[in-house]
Amino acid sequence: MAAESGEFRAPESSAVLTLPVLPLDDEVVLPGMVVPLDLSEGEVRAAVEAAQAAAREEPGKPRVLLVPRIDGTYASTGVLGTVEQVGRLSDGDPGALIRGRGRVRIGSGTTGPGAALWVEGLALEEKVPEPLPGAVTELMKEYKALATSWLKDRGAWQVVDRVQQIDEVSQLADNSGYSPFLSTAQKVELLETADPVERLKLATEQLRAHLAEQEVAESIAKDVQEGVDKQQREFLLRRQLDAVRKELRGLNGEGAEDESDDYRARVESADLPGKVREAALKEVEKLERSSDQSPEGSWIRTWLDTVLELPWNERTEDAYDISGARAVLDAEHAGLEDVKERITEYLAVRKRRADRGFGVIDGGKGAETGTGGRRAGGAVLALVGPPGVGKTSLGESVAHAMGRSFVRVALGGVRDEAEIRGHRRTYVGALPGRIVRAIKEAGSMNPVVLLDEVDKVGSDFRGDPAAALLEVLDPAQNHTFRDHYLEVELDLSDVVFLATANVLEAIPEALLDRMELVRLDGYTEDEKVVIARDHLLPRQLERAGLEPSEVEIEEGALRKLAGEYTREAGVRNLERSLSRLLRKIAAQHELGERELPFTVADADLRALIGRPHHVPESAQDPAERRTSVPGVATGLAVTGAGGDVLYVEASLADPETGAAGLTLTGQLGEVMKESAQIALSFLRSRGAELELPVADLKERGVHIHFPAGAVPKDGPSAGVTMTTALASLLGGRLVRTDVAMTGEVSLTGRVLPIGGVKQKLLAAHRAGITTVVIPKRNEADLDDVPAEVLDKLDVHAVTDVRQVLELALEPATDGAERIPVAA
Ligand SMILES: Nc1ncnc2c1ncn2[C@@H]1O[C@H](COP(=O)(O)OP(=O)(O)OP(=O)(O)O)[C@@H](O)[C@H]1O
Repeated sequence: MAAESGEFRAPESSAVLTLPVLPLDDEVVLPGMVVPLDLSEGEVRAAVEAAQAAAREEPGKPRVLLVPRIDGTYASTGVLGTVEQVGRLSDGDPGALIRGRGRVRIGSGTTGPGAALWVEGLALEEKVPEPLPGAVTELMKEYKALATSWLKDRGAWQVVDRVQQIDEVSQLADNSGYSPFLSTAQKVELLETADPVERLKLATEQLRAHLAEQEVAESIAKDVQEGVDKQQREFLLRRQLDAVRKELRGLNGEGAEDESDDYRARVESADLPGKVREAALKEVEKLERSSDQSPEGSWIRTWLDTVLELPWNERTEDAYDISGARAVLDAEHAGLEDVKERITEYLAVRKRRADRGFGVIDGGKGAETGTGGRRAGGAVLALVGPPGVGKTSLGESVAHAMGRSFVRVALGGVRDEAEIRGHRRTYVGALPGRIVRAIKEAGSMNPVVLLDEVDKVGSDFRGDPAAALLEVLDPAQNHTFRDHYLEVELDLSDVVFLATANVLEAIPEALLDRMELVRLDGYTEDEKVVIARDHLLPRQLERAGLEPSEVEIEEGALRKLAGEYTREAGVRNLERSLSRLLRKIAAQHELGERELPFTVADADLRALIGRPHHVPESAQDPAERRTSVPGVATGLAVTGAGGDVLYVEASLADPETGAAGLTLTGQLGEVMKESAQIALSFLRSRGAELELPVADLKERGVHIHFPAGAVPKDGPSAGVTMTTALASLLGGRLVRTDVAMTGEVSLTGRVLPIGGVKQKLLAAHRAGITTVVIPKRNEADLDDVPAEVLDKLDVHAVTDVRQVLELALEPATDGAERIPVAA
């Protein structure tokens, strides 16, 4: 393949040549190549004969122009070829041996002897820089190395030698014309690239690409082969392993099935989604490879157990009979009309959405996956209210009403994200998170899950559980919930989430945004009596092993239990008192001290469970009352336990012994401290109008205290109470015992609206208060207060703190110490 182009090209470079065209169909001859051509081909023969005829006129070998032709189109460049020999080809056909000489740019057509097509062409110069730049030498080396590696693989050692000996750039590049892997188009590209260095670059590129392609193809082929080998080997090894295991079991006298086989069979027969099965089988394989004692084995078994226990394709059928659902709610809870109504609406909306195919409700997979908007029935219902008002048990009723299973997830005190989302499996003692555990416990993929006490999740360095909860509640994300431990996706889109909280303000903002709030503010005494009679008593009788016919409790006794033995918004302590009472009766009966049946009257309570703890302030001996000295006023507040009455005490320090200024105690929050400042400033500026000796405030320190100091308090709603306590102190007038108040006070004495009116009024009523002062702008909230409570309260809606003082302060009693000295 060594070319002899040099001697020929030089004299003719840049010269115009007139030559007969020899078309090459799907074939390319580059300078330096020697090729045999079949003369039985008409066009080939015509060209060779024409060349021979012309050669008779002038010295030298007959010359043709070899031009590649693809799909009938000629390339723009051809190669000058000399006819070296004419004779017979190996198959006996007439043929000619032609040598490619140099590139010729094809020009216009012309005439000549014979039947061939004649053209004029311009012989192209091979311009190689002299001396060769280093980069070109490097390129040549690279080309040679690549060509050698390709040729060696095919055992073409002689060709390797020849290629290594070529020291001319263009010759080396044209050597590629022999490459069987290049397409005709690629070869034409080489032909048409006149610049030798560019051509060599192109040839190197082509060669490199081919080698890379080849490498990939080879590695695929190898992988396929290896895969087959590996499968065979694995099959054999497994057979051997089985044999060894059998042998071992025989030795140990065990007949039990092999454990991993067991897992394999369990996974194979379990009803798992495809991806889960895949993941589980992978783990089974790992288990099979691990030794019985390895800790990894035990992790894998725990994981597999968890996966196998999850109810992947279990779904309960929803009961969508709305009136039936309402009946269930009514049967299980007394009162709570508005709450039940709200829940019924929620269920009805879910049903309608399900009927219209808007949401995944009854197991239909792949319906709505959260493309905007909330799914089925809207947001998560959050039941907010004080302890013991039945939030948890209502959640359970919702599940009964829908015919779904129910699980409660206690979130109180959860600070670690992993509690929700699980620990990674690499973690020692890793467990799935509470959501996964809840689903497992529920035994179906569409239970009602009650997230209890969402207001008590915290966050710290271990991540933010609220963020994980958000993902759980987000319809756009929860169909592919990923637990860190489980690692496979879990579809939570069919789960009905409910939440409970005591304090609205403590629910993390982002979660609150997803929730629709249903408030349970607490019960009136009448409601408590009904709940006790219809729900708590039957349950507690059963627990005490008593028949309903054996013990009856009169309504008066129930009322007393609710009013004097307990003081709470809910009924939890009431239920406890009942249980205590019934236990006592059961014990007495067993000891032969009491005959059954027995009817408990209110007068019996004292003997059975002792004295009541909560006697109303108004029922106390006047001298014992909290408000029996000036400077004490009764306020109303809302705490985590519902509404409550609280007493505000104020005192003035003796100028001789106490420092001036304001002292506040009782674990007050910032807002409450500010509202104490405001109360004081108001009295300083307007006290004189009220005929109060405000000059004293200048020299004497003021101390305001909120008893029950261990409970943190905050909010502006004690403004009126503090102002009243201070005014009572300065004016030496007592505050009426039967009056309680709530409201924010501005610097000018306006009374501004506050929250929690219903809870506060319920609390006032419980505590035996008869007159309540509220801000005028809260009047509308009275609609929420049960009528039986309103009937018993004298409610005054006021706009100015002076009205409060007028209502709440007793007339000054003669002889009373006007300004008591601090205790
Ligand atoms: N309206 C009601 N009718 C019947 N029973 C009720 C009613 N309200 C509460 N109960 C009963 O009172 C008890 C306490 O209720 P539950 O535990 O649901 O309260 P909770 O509001 O969830 O309290 P916490 O905030 O402490 O979790 C339960 O036994 C419940 O059945």
